[in-house]
Amino acid sequence: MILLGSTGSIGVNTLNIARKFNLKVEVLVAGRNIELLNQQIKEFKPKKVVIDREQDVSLVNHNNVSFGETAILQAIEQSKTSTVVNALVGFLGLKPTLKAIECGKNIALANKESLVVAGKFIDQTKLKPIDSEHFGLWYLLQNKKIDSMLITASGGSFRDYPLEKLQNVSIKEALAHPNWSMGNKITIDSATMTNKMFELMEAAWLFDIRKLDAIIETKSLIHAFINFTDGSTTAHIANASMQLPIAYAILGACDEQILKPVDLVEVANLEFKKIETSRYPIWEIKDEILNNLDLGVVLNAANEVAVAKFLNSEIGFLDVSKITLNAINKFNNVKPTSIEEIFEIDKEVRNYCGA
Ligand SMILES: NC(=O)C1=CN([C@@H]2O[C@H](COP(=O)(O)OP(=O)(O)OC[C@H]3O[C@@H](n4cnc5c(N)ncnc54)[C@H](OP(=O)(O)O)[C@@H]3O)[C@@H](O)[C@H]2O)C=CC1
Ligand SMILES: CC(=O)[C@@H](O)[C@H](O)COP(=O)(O)O
Ligand SMILES: [Mn+2]
Repeated sequence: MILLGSTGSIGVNTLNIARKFNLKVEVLVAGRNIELLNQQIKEFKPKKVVIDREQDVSLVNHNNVSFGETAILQAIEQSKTSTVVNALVGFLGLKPTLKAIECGKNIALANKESLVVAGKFIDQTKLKPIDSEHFGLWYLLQNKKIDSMLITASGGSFRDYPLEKLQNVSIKEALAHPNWSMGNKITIDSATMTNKMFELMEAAWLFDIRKLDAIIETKSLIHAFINFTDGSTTAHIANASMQLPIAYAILGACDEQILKPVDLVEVANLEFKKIETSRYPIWEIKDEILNNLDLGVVLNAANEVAVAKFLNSEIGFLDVSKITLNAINKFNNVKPTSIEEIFEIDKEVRNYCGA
């Protein structure tokens, strides 16, 4: 496989699956965590390595190292391997997804931003999502008439925090997710509920359905529900680990045990809550977004700028949602008709948001 984002949370979990199933790793792509990358090179012996910055090349223990976005695209083009795992974070992941499609590769897609911003230009024929909720929905699909789909949210770092203190929370507090160990950007997206908005859009593209919603399930043990027209509901239950979705996205099917099953007696009880706009202002635009998926590129660009500013101590936590809502308000007429326009709109929104 080609693994993009090997040093991140999904990347490391992907290598755990590669180790367990003896899968070949031909290319490793990472950013700036060269220490971890060198450990991965030692164990998985890739033929090629790509990193973010030229200045780090000499620190990498490999004789075939290149750097930068173009090198990532070249590595995909030149490799004979048929599977690309895209675990890059943010808009940066879009071009590699498009390149992998162009090259006819199978794509295990963790980079949900690719679908959020450009779902209508992405050929899904060879694409499998790596996202716990969408894996859950896929797992539950049966030959029965579906009424609606429901995914769960943990509620993020501030689920139980006093509302009046939200503006002054620290970065450290915002990065303390209650249930999942993930990269910084998605952890903030989870705290603002933007991650769930992304996931509704992701589900809309993947399953071609608009009757979609999300609720909070505080333990992240149930990931998805399907409501059937006959009035029955099925739920996907699994412990909170990305290894199961990753294994299925890469292997297609899997009968070996990947996770310990959930012990319901030990769990004892589950708690469900509504997603309130007072705590998660972004939820005000849920219907607008689901009725107009073209807004994904706006939502994503504004959110990436805002999250970066928050993580750089330039703005407060509540300002993240304010910036994204303001951008949606300003750019609510976008109608991209080509992938090139996606890149143009992304740039324009970033400028507007003060990137
Ligand atoms: N973590 C999770 O459980 C889940 C994640 N996702 C999605 O998966 C994607 C990855 O998330 P996650 O693993 O948490 O993110 P992380 O931040 O943990 O990892 C991101 C990876 O991308 C690499 N990277 C960043 N910038 C560059 C660059 N310019 N060039 C090359 N590599 C780069 C990082 O390298 P380095 O660290 O070396 O700088 C790292 O390997 C996101 O789209 C997220 O929304 C979806 C569902 C669950
Ligand atoms: C593990 C995974 O799939 C994440 O996308 C997760 O859903 C994030 O947690 P939240 O439910 O808090 O957004
Ligand atoms: Mn998810």
